[in-house]
Amino acid sequence: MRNFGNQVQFTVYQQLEKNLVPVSYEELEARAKEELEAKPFDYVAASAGIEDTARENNLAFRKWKIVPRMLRDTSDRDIGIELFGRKLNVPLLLAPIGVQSIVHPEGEIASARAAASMGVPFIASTASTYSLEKISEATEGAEKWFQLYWSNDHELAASMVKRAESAGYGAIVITLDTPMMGWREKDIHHAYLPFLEAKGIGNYLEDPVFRSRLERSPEEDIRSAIMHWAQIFGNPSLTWRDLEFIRSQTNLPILLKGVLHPDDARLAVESGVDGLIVSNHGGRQVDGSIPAVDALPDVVDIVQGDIPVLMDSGIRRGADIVKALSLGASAVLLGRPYMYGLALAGEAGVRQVLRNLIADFDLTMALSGSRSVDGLGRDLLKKV
Ligand SMILES: Cc1cc2nc3c(=O)[nH]c(=O)nc-3n(C[C@H](O)[C@H](O)[C@H](O)COP(=O)(O)O)c2cc1C
Ligand SMILES: O=C(O)C(=O)c1ccccc1
Repeated sequence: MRNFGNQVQFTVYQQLEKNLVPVSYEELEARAKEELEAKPFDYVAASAGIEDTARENNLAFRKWKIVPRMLRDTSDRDIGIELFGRKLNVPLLLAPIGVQSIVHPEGEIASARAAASMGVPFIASTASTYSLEKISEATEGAEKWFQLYWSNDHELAASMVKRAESAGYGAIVITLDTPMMGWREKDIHHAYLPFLEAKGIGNYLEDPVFRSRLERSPEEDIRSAIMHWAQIFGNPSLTWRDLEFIRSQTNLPILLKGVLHPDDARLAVESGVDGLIVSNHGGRQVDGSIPAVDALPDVVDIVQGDIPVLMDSGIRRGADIVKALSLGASAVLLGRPYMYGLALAGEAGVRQVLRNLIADFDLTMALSGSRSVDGLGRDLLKKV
């Protein structure tokens, strides 16, 4: 897209008058903390254990330094990419985040609409408060992917994938790092789990297989439905061999999210999946695990371009995207920042977060001497 950034930057300055959400990530988080009740805020903001990995995710980005190039004519830029045969305006997607109605009543509908309006694919979570069909209807024609939490009820997992395929989702993201919730001290302290409320499991409640397992419908007996959900949510017994089952259910591209170890990256390629997402779930699972951006280069080296490698966990500013792409990521996923935009101003808030980030990315890329994402490589970085 020609001069996308200049246009975006211009609009950003216009938007500032409205000042819907703070520009800086730190202020965005602080404002969300003021607006939200402690329990939902902590659910979003907090991570596992002493939150070392969450902190390191951000610090690790700062250890990689950009060494900008000069005199390279960056007047005419293109920040678009191609992924699975489709063009994206920006190398950016919205990360799958469950239970979004805990921060805003319009939840995933608002986020997905904001993403669609910016040409950014939305990744709907299995644990969405709105059903995947409702999210799809609200954003007809827009590119979106579905993230699968692979239940220990295989028929339910298959049903989710089939529903996603018929509702027009373009890829399946299987999240591997959360067969159980990590040790999240703030949630335990508050005794708060958002999916112990009806809205928390909205997407499950509309699934025919899920419903067929219940003695009484959720409308009659929501507590039993939630109890059932708690029994079927995760599946820690899965192994690499089980992937064949999902492969047999769909022709959509399949990506694995939560891969950090290079040996797992090799297994993933051998298993025939179509893409990887290097992620530590924003530090919410294994506290002490490697920052995602530090795991990225080794995974990229093992994969050797056979399949695209995406990443998330710690993307806050344009420079983070420049660094991730320079290290070989094809695209990145945005997580918490858009949840804070949603909390503060719904759809318009998410849009402004996106617009700011995209403008920042475009400018940083250009000022580093690159006209397109193809121009970003490891030669642009130095680790200190
Ligand atoms: C509140 C919250 C809920 C999440 N829910 C899901 C989910 O349902 N499925 C999933 O694959 N990842 C989920 N994630 C992880 C994100 O997809 C992503 O990996 C993470 O937010 C990246 O870290 P960052 O937001 O700190 O950049 C969730 C993250 C947060 C903060
Ligand atoms: O909180 C999370 O990180 C997450 O992945 C999740 C899992 C199940 C339901 C809602 C969110």
